Amino acid sequence: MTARTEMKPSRAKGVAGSKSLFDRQILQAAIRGSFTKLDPRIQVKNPVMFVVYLGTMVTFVASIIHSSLFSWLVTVVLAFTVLFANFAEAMAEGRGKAQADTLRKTRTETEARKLLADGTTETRIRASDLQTGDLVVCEAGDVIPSDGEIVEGVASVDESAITGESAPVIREAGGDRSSVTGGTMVLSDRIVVKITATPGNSFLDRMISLVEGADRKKTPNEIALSILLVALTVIFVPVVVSLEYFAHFAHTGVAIVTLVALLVCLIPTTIGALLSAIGIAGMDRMVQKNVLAMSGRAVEAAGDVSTLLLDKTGTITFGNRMASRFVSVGGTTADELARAARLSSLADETPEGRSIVVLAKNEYGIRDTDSGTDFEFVPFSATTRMSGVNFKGSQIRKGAAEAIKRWVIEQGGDVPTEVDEITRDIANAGSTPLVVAQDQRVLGVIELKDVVKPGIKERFAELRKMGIRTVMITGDNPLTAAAIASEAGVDDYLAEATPERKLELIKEEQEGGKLVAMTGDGTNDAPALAQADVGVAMNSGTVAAKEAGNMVDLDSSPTKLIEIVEVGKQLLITRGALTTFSIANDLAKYFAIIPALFIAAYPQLKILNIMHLHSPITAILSAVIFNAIIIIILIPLALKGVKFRPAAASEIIRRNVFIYGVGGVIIPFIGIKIIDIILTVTRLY
Ligand SMILES: Nc1ncnc2c1ncn2[C@@H]1O[C@H](COP(=O)(O)OP(=O)(O)OP(=O)(O)O)[C@@H](O)[C@H]1O
Ligand SMILES: [K+]
Ligand SMILES: [Mg+2]
Repeated sequence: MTARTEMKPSRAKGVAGSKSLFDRQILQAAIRGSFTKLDPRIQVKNPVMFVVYLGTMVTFVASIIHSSLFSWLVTVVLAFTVLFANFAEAMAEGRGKAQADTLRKTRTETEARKLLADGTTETRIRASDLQTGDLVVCEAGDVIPSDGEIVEGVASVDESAITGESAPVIREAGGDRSSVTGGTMVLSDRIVVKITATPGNSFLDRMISLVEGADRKKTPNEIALSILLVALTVIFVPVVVSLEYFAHFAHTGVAIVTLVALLVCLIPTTIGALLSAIGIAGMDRMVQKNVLAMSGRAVEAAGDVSTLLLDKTGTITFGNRMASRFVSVGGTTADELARAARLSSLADETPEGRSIVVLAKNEYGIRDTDSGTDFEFVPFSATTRMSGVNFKGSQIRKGAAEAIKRWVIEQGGDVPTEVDEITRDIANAGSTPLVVAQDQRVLGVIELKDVVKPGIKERFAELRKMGIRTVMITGDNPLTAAAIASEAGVDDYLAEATPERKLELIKEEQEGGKLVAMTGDGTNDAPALAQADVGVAMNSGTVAAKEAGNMVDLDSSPTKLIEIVEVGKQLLITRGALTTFSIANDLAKYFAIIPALFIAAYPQLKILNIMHLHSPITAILSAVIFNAIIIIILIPLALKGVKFRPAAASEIIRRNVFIYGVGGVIIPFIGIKIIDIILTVTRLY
């Protein structure tokens, strides 16, 4: 069994299947949502639209007092403006809500086979009664009752309930693929899982509230933009009120309805109506890529990252480093080396450790159980870079060459020069050398083979085009690192990185406000994942890694970060484009309304009436109608995002400011004119 099943092409399909953007059920729910969102407690959260909301009430009251077709029409159009904004947000939320419903069905009540303290007796309890630290047994056909870490065994697991992907994945104790998710199903073998989730707070629970947008908060960028929009709104209120005075001087008596219409046209309603939909849709596009972003802030940061850090083993390479060869040194025989390597790996649950036991058995037929009570195993740690066993007064260690050499010298031994040659040759080939020593003596070297994932070089080239630097970080030696780095085509690499060093590197890269993204799967990646602005943990990784990051990639694909960056950039570009459009757009409405208001008093203003609108009344009506309709027209763009292709950010911004800025000025002129013609030919006015 290999881990290679986990490398799959990215799909458009998302969590628990996907629905089209304009699914009928979603549409119906969104229409309902447009009305339920009329609750003032919801409206007040969007200041720009709240002004329209209050404006509608004012014109409504005005229409009752001085009823006219004009005032009623304005009231209706303004009401629709508010409803359209609600509809945009409800549409954006729709797909997530539908997905949450599907996931809820997955969270059926399952039974857990809990292991009692003696370690062998099982009792059946409800999955919802499981506590953190409980041990449960799962065999072929069992649904894993809650999230946890495998402490014993290896199994193939069907994660389709969560990832929507039917190919089984391998989960095993010890390595960086040890975590399992509640709701997924064991297909073969038997594992013992230590529960890590507290009741009601499992991955599935969190995933449901996430796709549903239950606790969506405004991101810092969104807040900043909202403040700008509020400022633009606040500026126009006194402008419009002071017009009343001008109007008195001019003896035209501008009706309150007209003033409200003018205000609504001048404030940035287009972006005000679409802003939250754009943010929700960005999160949703992540989900469609099978990425769960824990915050909108992380999605935005992804659009701005300048450096991408990837760990080597499991991310750039397949990660199931397998012992492929024993090379003995000095007077040691190959058999002796294999025996010692095996002994030191008997309790080593990492993929490396297990593969050593397998190689010793397959190549040297060593299978006797050297069991005894005086075995003391030393587990692998990323800091010591070695593992081993103490028994019968003797010590065996295996690990990174530098670490073992230092250890042998500390024991008072010395290192034969051929060790350096052998490790260098292995490392230059991109494999990892593990040196084996017993007390003062180096016995030999184990070659661990690992393969660079195909297609990775091309993806890194794409990232470079977007101006993003890729850096590989690894605990491995510099030679292996260099060999893999050049094969994978990263821009830079850091070898012999301890967890502390990884963390430092991120902090260095972040200096000067640069944003750093990082993917990782191991417990030793956790501190770095937490420090990174975008920390993507692989779903296959350890629980610690998943808790530390702010995104989880359900596909555990190392190149997913490229798509994450694209979604982030698309979010920022879409928001920027529609903001530009919205503000440019208001300019045109200004030209439609101002001349209309004062033309009676100041006929000279006729020159401003460049649109040649039929009458002041049709001018104002056309402007408010356009103002409402443009929201509906832009909803698909807000939800799908502006088209994006890899290019430098500055180029993209220049192009979009041009398109949406110029478009934002021209389109309303045309739109308002057309509506004016329609109002005129239908003889409404
Ligand atoms: N089970 C093990 N026993 C002894 N030494 C090991 C074992 N696994 C790995 N090593 C050694 O320790 C080094 C550091 O391992 P670590 O997991 O920190 O990084 P890595 O897996 O090489 O790289 P990455 O950070 O990309 O995952 C390895 O390069 C290897 O030399
Ligand atoms: K407006
Ligand atoms: Mg590792």
